Amino acid sequence: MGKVVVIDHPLIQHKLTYIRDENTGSKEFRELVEEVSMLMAYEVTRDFPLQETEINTPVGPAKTKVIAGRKVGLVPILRAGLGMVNGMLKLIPAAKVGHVGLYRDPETLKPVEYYCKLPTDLPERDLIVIDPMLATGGSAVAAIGFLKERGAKSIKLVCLIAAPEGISAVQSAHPDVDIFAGAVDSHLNDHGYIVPGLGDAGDRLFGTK
Ligand SMILES: O=P(O)(O)OC[C@H]1O[C@H](OP(=O)(O)OP(=O)(O)O)[C@H](O)[C@@H]1O
Ligand SMILES: O=c1cc[nH]c(=O)[nH]1
Ligand SMILES: [Mg+2]
Repeated sequence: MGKVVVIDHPLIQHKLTYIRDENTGSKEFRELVEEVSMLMAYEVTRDFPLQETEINTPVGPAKTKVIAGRKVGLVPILRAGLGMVNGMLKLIPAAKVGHVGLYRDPETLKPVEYYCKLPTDLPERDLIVIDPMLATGGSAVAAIGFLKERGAKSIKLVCLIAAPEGISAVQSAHPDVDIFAGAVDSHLNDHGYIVPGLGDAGDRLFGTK
């Protein structure tokens, strides 16, 4: 079973408060999502292996370490996942970015696919699927399924806020996938929104309704 890591760093918890606040407008919301995503990238990459290297500092030779040739792919689930891309790229600038377009049908709550463009060397990459919200889990389960159909072998899922229902859905469909979240909230309401959550992440990022 994949692990669930709640990243409870004070900076993330502090910023999540303002992300959740209904009085936070789109500009500040976008900035905060980017900042939290950057902080989450730090934790998500914690298991990247290092290799020794030798360089010269101005004082003399030094045996030191670099990340061992990892190829990373970020895969935002459109639209809301786009809000997390730049923050993650700040810490993992060489990552390639694939896009999976999904929206959740408001009646059935099932994900509907409308776009998919992924790096061709998917099987060689450590993939990080990003989406601020893990609600029923339908979108994440489908996006991870697309990646696996195309040969992906190493996948992590990163979200700002997860519901217990979404975590269970991902764990049962994709037990090899670790989930990183800033918070795990109480439950879903009758419309499939996370309670207390933050509302509709895509609408808040892009100022739509
Ligand atoms: O876990 P689920 O129940 O599938 O819900 C989560 C999905 O819902 C939201 O996207 P939405 O459908 O609102 O599309 P958007 O990003 O274009 O707003 C969110 O960004 C996730 O992708
Ligand atoms: O709470 C939720 C659930 C799904 N999608 C969102 O943007 N927010
Ligand atoms: Mg939305």
